[in-house]
Amino acid sequence: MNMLTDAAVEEAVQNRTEELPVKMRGTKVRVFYGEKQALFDVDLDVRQKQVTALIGPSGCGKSTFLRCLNRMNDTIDICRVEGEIALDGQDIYDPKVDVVELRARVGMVFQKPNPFPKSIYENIAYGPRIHGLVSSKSALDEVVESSLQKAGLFNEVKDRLHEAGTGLSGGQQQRLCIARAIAVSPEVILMDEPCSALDPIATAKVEELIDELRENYTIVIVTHSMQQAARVSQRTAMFHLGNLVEEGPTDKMFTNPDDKRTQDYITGRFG
Ligand SMILES: Nc1ncnc2c1ncn2[C@@H]1O[C@H](COP(=O)(O)OP(=O)(O)OP(=O)(O)O)[C@@H](O)[C@H]1O
Repeated sequence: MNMLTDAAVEEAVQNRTEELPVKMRGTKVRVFYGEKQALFDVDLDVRQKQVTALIGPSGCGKSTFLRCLNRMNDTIDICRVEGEIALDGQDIYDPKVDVVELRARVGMVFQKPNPFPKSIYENIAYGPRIHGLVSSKSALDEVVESSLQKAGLFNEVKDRLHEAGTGLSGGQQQRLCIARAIAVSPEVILMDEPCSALDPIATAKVEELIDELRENYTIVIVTHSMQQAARVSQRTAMFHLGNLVEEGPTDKMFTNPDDKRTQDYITGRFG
């Protein structure tokens, strides 16, 4: 694995002069739902502190691959995952891995905002509390505030932290869910069509937020919107019928892809 010092990573993030190190690596990933195979030998690297977009027509396996990255597929009884997925070089499917801890390191934001039916404060405080990340009420208050700040939501909710999270607008709820993921200090954030339930203004805010978050987090996003992939990602991976068609810098994927299926998909010929 390509190891760089923090300073070198910082420089590469700023200048994009060299390839960033690999944060997660999928090797020959195969996924089955019962008898049906949904992914075929997918090899895909996710680079540190970049946004990787997963695109492709409906049913091609984008969400399935995303869910492999924090073992969310474990929650689906009939689902079986083969191959290897590594986080910082460590196999996350190793039986010794604590899945709860893994999902704190690799957080997830879903298509439909899903705040807990509790206060805004409690939505954020829950994770740090169960993971034992804070030792006092004041430390917890700080985590809640800084997570909401990082999610660009603090100013909008600071006077009603003890009101229900479900009372917020859809876009605010989605930023609350992002704040909830951030609160446990993840390294990677997975987003499964995070804007599909949002209006254009709320979508723009979440996209802006994703762009800011990539300074500190590695992000993988599934999206049906080509415009969104082009706006927020630095790398794009194209899936088709359970196969990874190609992967590369987003600029290249959208202007000069190697594979005709990518060209056809991004120009709206299928999907
Ligand atoms: N829980 C499940 N049980 C059975 N089959 C499933 C399940 N989830 C997904 N599949 C199947 O796996 C394949 C890939 O689905 P997946 O949801 O990963 O695709 P996708 O590219 O994310 O699609 P979409 O863009 O429509 O969300 C599809 O054929 C789908 O029907």
